[in-house]
Amino acid sequence: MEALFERIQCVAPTESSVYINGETGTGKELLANAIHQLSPRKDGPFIALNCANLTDDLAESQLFGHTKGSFTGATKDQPGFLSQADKGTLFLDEVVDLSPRVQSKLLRALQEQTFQPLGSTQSQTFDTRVISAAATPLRQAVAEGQFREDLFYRLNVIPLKLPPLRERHHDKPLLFRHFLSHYSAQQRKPREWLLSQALTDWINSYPWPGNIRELQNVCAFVSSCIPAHQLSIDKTMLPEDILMGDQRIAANRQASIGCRRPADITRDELLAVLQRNNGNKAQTARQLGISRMTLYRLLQQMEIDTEMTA
Ligand SMILES: Nc1ncnc2c1ncn2[C@@H]1O[C@H](COP(=O)(O)OP(=O)(O)OP(=O)(O)O)[C@@H](O)[C@H]1O
Repeated sequence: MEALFERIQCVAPTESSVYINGETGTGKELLANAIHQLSPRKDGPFIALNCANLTDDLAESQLFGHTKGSFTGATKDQPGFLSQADKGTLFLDEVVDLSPRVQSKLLRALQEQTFQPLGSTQSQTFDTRVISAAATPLRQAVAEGQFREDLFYRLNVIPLKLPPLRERHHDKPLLFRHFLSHYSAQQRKPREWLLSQALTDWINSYPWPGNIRELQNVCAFVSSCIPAHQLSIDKTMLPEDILMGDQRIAANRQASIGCRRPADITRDELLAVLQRNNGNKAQTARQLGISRMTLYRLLQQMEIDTEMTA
């Protein structure tokens, strides 16, 4: 992440288009805003438009604006985001979802620095930096025929990649503490917590499919559940659906262990599990995911004296 922060220091002052690729909740909009704040345009507006699930008419109207009477319900002239973000930055989230028709209009607008609002014959100029983003790498969207190649070259001048939270090992505990402290302060609760080892391990190993947004929600939940004077937090305070998901993962892990072939079990492993269970064969077999009969056979083959391991 440090390399990324260094990169945006260099990228921000330029006028180049930036494309941010990252899963949902990784902080694409936050990063786009940071680039805007570090740019000479910082005193201008930062406007975000989510391009997912927009009909063509709505996308065009949002981008380029419309005049009164240009379609049913257009009761007044409405400027589009391209001109509302004049002297500032327009952030187009999920840009790959724009239809070919809207992509071609956007391309023309960016090439000519002018556009016509819906229902108007008058061209408008604009001075807006475009930062766009999506969960798909833009080059891949082009290869799959979903995105125009010429627009790709306009938008992808500086490509940035935001890694998913599960790969940001250093950030996970820091962000957890940051959000916990943030929400606790809001509720006038203590801001420094002792996190149990089980909770810390869970924070580090959970895959965080919703990325930072999910982590933020978990912290909001946990902080709302902690009694005002409690100073330590354990895994049991996590939301129930997450704990149940965790149990499912554990059950799957157990099931996959259950599928192990006895031939994969080494003598050292068997000895370690046996010792951990004080020689208890039923428990050892269960933990190794094999039947008791198989355990007896392995003990015999490996010439292990169970009396010695008890
Ligand atoms: N580094 C960070 N530090 C603190 N908060 C962060 C950080 N990155 C993201 N967030 C927070 O996580 C949430 C999700 O961020 P953001 O909306 O920027 O993600 P996104 O990738 O644009 O999501 P989506 O693709 O779903 O729109 C926001 O509440 C944001 O403030």
